[in-house]
Amino acid sequence: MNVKQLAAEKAVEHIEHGMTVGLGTGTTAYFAIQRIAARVKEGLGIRAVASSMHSEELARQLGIPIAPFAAIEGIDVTIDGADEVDEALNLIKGGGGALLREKILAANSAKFIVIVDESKLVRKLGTFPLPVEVIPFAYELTRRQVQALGCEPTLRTVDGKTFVTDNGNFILDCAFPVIDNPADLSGKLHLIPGVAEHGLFVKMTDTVIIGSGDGTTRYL
Ligand SMILES: O=C[C@H](O)[C@H](O)[C@H](O)COP(=O)(O)O
Repeated sequence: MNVKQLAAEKAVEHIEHGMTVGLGTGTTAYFAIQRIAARVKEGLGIRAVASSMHSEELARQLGIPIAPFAAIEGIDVTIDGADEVDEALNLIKGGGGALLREKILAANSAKFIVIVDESKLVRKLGTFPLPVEVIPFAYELTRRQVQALGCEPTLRTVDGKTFVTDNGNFILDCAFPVIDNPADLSGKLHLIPGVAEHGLFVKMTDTVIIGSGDGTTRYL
């Protein structure tokens, strides 16, 4: 079995009848959504909210009940992937551009489970360029302010066109040498007008489930 699928299916074991479930985004979260759908078909009664239009569409197609956000008071468990996980379980997320909605779900979840393969584990964050979501207005100026924090920000494009998030914003992929203090950088980024959100998830993770090539999973 694919290592991402291994981690995803182990995580779905944490979902119980009656729960409100947050659906992540990305190639690892995809396997979790597939497994949740299979359990729903077997009779598991849950409702879900999604961290991207893509995941919501997938969930609907697979028959997972989607709740409007206005109808929920909180989320019992959210299962999502990550681009990097450090030793303190801080994350870089947003490789797929879904970081803002993902962070809202994570922040409102009683339990936030991160599913990865071994390649995502790092001692310190920063090898993966940090995605920073910025509003399009005057984004060149916002880019300069982000750059002044010590990185090289690149406007994300796909097929030669500027990538636009589900929220209508742009993404700056920010190459930092290494991120020694994620909490400090998180605070500094939040102070820049024009930054909608960034992909550092500091002290938000409850559990990391890692799928390994030998067919086993382990927890951090
Ligand atoms: O915006 C995308 C999300 O943060 C993803 O969860 C993250 O990029 C990991 O994706 P994948 O599981 O495809 O490596």
